[in-house]
Amino acid sequence: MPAPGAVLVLNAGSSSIKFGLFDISASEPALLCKGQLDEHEAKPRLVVKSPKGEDLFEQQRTEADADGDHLLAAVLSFSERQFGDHSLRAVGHRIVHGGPDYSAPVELTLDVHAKLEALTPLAPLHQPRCLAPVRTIRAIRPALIQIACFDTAFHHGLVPPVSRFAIPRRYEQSGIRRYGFHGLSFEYVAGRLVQIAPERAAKRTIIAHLGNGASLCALRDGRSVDTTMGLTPLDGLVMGTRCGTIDPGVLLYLLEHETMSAEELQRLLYHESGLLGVSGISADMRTLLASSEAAAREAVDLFTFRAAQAIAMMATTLGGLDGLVFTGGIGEHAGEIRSGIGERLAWLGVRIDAAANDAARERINAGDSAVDVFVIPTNEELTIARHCAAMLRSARVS
Ligand SMILES: Nc1ncnc2c1ncn2[C@@H]1O[C@H](COP(=O)(O)OP(=O)(O)O)[C@@H](O)[C@H]1O
Ligand SMILES: CC(=O)OP(=O)(O)O
Ligand SMILES: [Mg+2]
Repeated sequence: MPAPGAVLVLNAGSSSIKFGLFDISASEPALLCKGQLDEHEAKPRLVVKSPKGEDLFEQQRTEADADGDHLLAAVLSFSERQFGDHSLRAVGHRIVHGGPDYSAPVELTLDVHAKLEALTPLAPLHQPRCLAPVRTIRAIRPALIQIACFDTAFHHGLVPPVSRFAIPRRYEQSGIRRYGFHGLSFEYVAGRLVQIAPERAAKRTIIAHLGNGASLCALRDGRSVDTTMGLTPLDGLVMGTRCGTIDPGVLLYLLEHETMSAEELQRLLYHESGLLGVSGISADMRTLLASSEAAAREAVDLFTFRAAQAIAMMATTLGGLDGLVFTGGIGEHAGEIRSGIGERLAWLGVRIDAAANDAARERINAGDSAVDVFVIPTNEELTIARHCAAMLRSARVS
């Protein structure tokens, strides 16, 4: 039975909070409006748009609203005012870390909330940003059901050796293992790939989610068998402000010889490294691609090199490569990055068609490519809406 009404979806990423309001009365959720709470602009503001991108509503954050709570309340009351005939059934949240316990969406009870809060050290950049709106909404709409959908859940089936670190085994028993992230994006893209190229569904595919955070997922039979992020969303590729894979000896050196505190080191690795740290100019790929500075070119080159290197590593897990998919802000929009990665993977048989790539078509491989290459815009919000609708339908909520 379809569940009538709507769900509000909040997607708190490292550089923005995106949201979407979905009508869930049909079997596939339909977007009613979407928007962004932009905190990194000089004047933080809330922008709400129609599914076609027309402006519906805008509100600046005031001085008094340091934590953005009023903007969140404004999203709720706008949703209720504008779409009052779709009663709000639940709020679905992207929660970055689900730890070892959560392999599927779960209702955000106080007990679950406390368990997720305890995972903050494993995703210090994200977990507090994901959980803050849960608390705010509980305070202003205590009866509203809230549901957590996890970035880690799609990778829950990872097994050794992929999930294992080469440290003494007792640490693995206490949960120190590779989890992987961006799972809601990978789940959406894997689903789209089945629709676009059903013959590809069972093949060896790598999805490159290249956004402000970036990671790869190796897919076999539509399931994650490897990914570049680990215990935390710090591992793997070069990111906007995160370093990705690094010799752990560097960290020991900084702690001991530069007498850095753990807190300073965390700041360095999460906020001051990656594209920003290497370029000294910006964490934003658009700015770097437009810059003529040598340091900007070098940061872009490191990003491309490391992405290609990691794709080859994922291909080893898969025992070859049949499909490569680009998604995320950079993967969807930066043709220069896609072609740069493709050139470095020519030895694997990757050939990208320049015209298709410039136009960001759905399929961008050349006719003689041994690997099918796709650009598939991600939709984490829709994945969350689907999970919420399924939970409400099956009455897996109180
Ligand atoms: N047209 C574009 N060309 C190049 N890079 C782009 C373009 N549009 C967005 N990006 C880049 O995408 C990144 C943000 O990705 P996104 O997936 O939106 O981030 P988040 O991880 O916050 O969800 C930024 O580095 C931004 O510069
Ligand atoms: C997990 C992660 O890195 O997320 P984002 O890309 O939103 O920063
Ligand atoms: Mg993101």
